[in-house]
Amino acid sequence: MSSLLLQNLSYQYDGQAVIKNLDLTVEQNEIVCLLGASGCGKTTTLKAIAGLIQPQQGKVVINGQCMSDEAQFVAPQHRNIGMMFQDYALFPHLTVAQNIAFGLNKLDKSEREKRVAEMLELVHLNNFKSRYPHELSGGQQQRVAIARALAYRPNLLLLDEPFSNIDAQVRYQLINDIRAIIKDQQVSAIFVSHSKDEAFAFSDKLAIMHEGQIAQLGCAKTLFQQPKNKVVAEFLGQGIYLNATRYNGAGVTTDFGDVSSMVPLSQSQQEGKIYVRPQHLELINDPLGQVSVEQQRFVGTEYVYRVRFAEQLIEVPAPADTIIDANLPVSFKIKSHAVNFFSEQELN
Ligand SMILES: Nc1ncnc2c1ncn2[C@@H]1O[C@H](COP(=O)(O)OP(=O)(O)OP(=O)(O)O)[C@@H](O)[C@H]1O
Repeated sequence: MSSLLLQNLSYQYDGQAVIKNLDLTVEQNEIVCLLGASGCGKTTTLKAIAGLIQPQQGKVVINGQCMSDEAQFVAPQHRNIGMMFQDYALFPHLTVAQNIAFGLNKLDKSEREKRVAEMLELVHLNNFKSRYPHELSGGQQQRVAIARALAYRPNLLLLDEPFSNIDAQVRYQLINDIRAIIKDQQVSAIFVSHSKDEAFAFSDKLAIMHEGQIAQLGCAKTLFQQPKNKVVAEFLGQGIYLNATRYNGAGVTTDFGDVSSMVPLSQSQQEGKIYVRPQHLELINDPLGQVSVEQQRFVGTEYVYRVRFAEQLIEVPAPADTIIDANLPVSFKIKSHAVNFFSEQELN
């Protein structure tokens, strides 16, 4: 049984479609990140799961139990969901221990105290249990928020941009810690983020969202190596499109030579374009080259060249000992990699 199933979900604000026939499955104990550009519908999807809004169409099923469809709607407080938001929403007048105990009023006193002690232990805040939120750092407040969200053993945890208020220096340590806490508690989680780096570090799978739909769900490596469409490929990072003809299942011919692919090409059309990322390009001096250097900068360990080819701009790294004359034409050498090959139809 999956932990969460969203089926054909649609939601409109004042007649404006924001979620459009969205499907998503989250398996047990999985952390999935909803990742996408601002306004693509991530928070609205989270609200539909939580029951804070009622979708006009489709189904929300949590742990096999239907929470919302045409016939029924289970109120948020009866969905057994833990939530954590970017401002943590801690109660300022309650201590750390009281904040964690807040959702445990169904337990008797001794059980409640036992669970609070377990959670304090889990988030390493035993020595802070009598402090108030304003006496804690951002990271400590976040640990309280996660402890409170997990204390009543939710079926599902929803996290909306939980790391956006945390200093960059400690962010990745916290991401690691919170991930370990969630894994320890064996709870499934959906996490909303703008940041690819955060998503890679925190989640098991990424759901790339675009215009109210899931463009692709998968682990980071699969999305990079086999993006289903140009939206996913481009969202994951800059690249350049080059004309290509496939020569068999495993490679393409381009104006810059043949490229063998480390994964089977995703579709069977003969002609198309490949999307090549900077790290798979090498710049070489070539008097007949069609690539021009627009800018060159040294960034400490390497150079970065801003180059133009066929009206497309891309920044290509090159080792510090590279000797490229920025006034002369250059060409690309394409390294063997997992080639993203798209037919013309897919690109239009
Ligand atoms: N209460 C509302 N009333 C009307 N429109 C809304 C409301 N809330 C959100 N929207 C619109 O719905 C769309 C999706 O919003 P949503 O907050 O889900 O996006 P998001 O992907 O979470 O964006 P961000 O990354 O910027 O937080 C946006 O165009 C937004 O302007």
